[in-house]
Amino acid sequence: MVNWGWNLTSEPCIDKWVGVDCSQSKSVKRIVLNGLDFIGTLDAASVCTIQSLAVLSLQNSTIVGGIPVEISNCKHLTHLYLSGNQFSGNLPGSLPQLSNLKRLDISFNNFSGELPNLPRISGLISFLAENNQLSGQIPDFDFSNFEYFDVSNNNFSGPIPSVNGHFGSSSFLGNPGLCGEPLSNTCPSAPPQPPKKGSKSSRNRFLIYSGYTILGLAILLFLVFKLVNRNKGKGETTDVERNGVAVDSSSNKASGTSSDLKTGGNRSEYSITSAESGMASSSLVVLASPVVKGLRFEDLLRAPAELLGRGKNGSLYKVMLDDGVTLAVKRIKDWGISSEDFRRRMQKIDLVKHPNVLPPLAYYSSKQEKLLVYEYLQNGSLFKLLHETENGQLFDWGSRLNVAASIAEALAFMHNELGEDGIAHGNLKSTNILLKKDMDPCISEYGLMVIENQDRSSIAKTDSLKTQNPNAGRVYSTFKVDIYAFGVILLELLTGKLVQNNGFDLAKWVHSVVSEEWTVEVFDKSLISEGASEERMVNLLQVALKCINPSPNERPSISQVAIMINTIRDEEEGSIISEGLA
Ligand SMILES: Nc1ncnc2c1ncn2[C@@H]1O[C@H](COP(=O)(O)OP(=O)(O)OP(=O)(O)O)[C@@H](O)[C@H]1O
Repeated sequence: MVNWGWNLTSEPCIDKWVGVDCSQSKSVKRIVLNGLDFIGTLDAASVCTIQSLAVLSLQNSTIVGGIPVEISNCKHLTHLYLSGNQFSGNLPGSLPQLSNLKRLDISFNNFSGELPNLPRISGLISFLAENNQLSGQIPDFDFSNFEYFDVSNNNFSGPIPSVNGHFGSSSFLGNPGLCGEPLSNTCPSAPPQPPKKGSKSSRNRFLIYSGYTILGLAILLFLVFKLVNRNKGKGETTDVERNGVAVDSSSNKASGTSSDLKTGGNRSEYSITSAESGMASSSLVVLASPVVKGLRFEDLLRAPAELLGRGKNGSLYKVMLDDGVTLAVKRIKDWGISSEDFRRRMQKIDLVKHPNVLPPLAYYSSKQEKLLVYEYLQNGSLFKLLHETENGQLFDWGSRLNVAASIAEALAFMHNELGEDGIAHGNLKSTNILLKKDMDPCISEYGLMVIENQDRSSIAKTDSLKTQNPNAGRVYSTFKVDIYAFGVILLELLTGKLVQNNGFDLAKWVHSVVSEEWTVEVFDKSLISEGASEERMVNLLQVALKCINPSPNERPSISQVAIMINTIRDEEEGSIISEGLA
């Protein structure tokens, strides 16, 4: 008889429990127990006390019951394989909280009910759910991200979300209520629904319209109040104006904590100069976005604002709107770009969408200043994750590699789409990599930097001298500046060290250590103790060194960088799977 070793008085890694794989630091990485005729239920509450678990594979047994909600405690899970059992019931609503999940296989079970919001897991590349009794509509997956997708032989109904040729009909067959591409039956067009008299929805609509009317009246009153105040107060200084002047960034003197700088009582600093024209409300261009539908300049002026930072590029405010939406508003003063060029630039950027790039929601331009409105992302930045929280310790190698790959891909997409227009990011750094709800990285402030700082512009100038067309030269260089900056982010991920002086200090230090052949000394200690693959860390370091080549022309394109990083990531995944299944 096999001795499983699964004895609660022993240590799974030290005492080598069967089916358990551990990292060098003796934390459990994989549990693989396939085809073992287990009978019983999945006790996720216990299993997921293992915080480091990346792979859980329990295929082809007789496990019954549901997937418990506690599965979301397995925060580092990348692979969940449960096919060929007798699982039943709904998938837990907590499943999408597994933000690191890449592969989910629940095929050949008896799961029923609707799918939870799985598209929220942005890194999911394989979803196999064939041969269950799942029902409802298929959520709006981005199929371009998927390697495998199969929901055949279930009870799904309604239109299939746009597949764009990524999967054929075999992934969807056997669901009698499904319609549309890639199946051959077209979806019937829905007849318009007449509004029901006295129904809940018309009551709601009434409330919404009354809300709008009250809001409209409030704005009108506010404007009248402003006009009256302006006329009355010529030659007089109001409290708000005094506050504004006191922290006016043109003096560049104000500094301190964000709460020190809360401005004008409930009003924001930028309102002081931005409201200089009575045309203000018509100058705010709101781009198509459900987040700030109908946003008005007045809304921004009225809302409480908190200064988050004052970078070389301008100031950033957190602005809380009445309806609970929180925005990040970047105020750039004296940007040497005409309003027309700025508008054109913003429109071009607005046309290019990538899930890992934060789109501008609205913008405003006057001669003296430009405002850019973004969604406020609560989870902070890559900088904070790496350097300002305890989480830097928990930010494991797999997650860092994913962040690197996602940013490289997003940047490659933006460079490709905006290459002809010469719009690069221009100010890429870890404070400009924000984390979405699912901790997926998101590049912010794309295209906001036209004038580089001294060090970087010297690179740009050297480059432009080499080409016939100085404009083309400058444009080209800004893209190469992005590559350098991306290389510095890779170094930050690998070393866990702070970046100063635009990364030149970190680059110098890394070069000095590597040239002494002490390469391992370079890496973040938490990566070493986690047992991250030294070979793959060195491979990523080599990509970083290519990116920070002092000669811009020698640096690879970001598409080449993305391919190199994806190869490393594939190797990492391959090793997790093969070690796990060995
Ligand atoms: N949309 C956003 N949501 C949440 N936090 C944000 C957002 N945009 C920026 N931040 C954070 O606010 C802080 C201040 O941002 P700011 O852009 O002023 O800083 P910076 O990136 O260092 O400067 P600059 O971009 O001007 O060089 C940073 O920590 C940044 O990560």
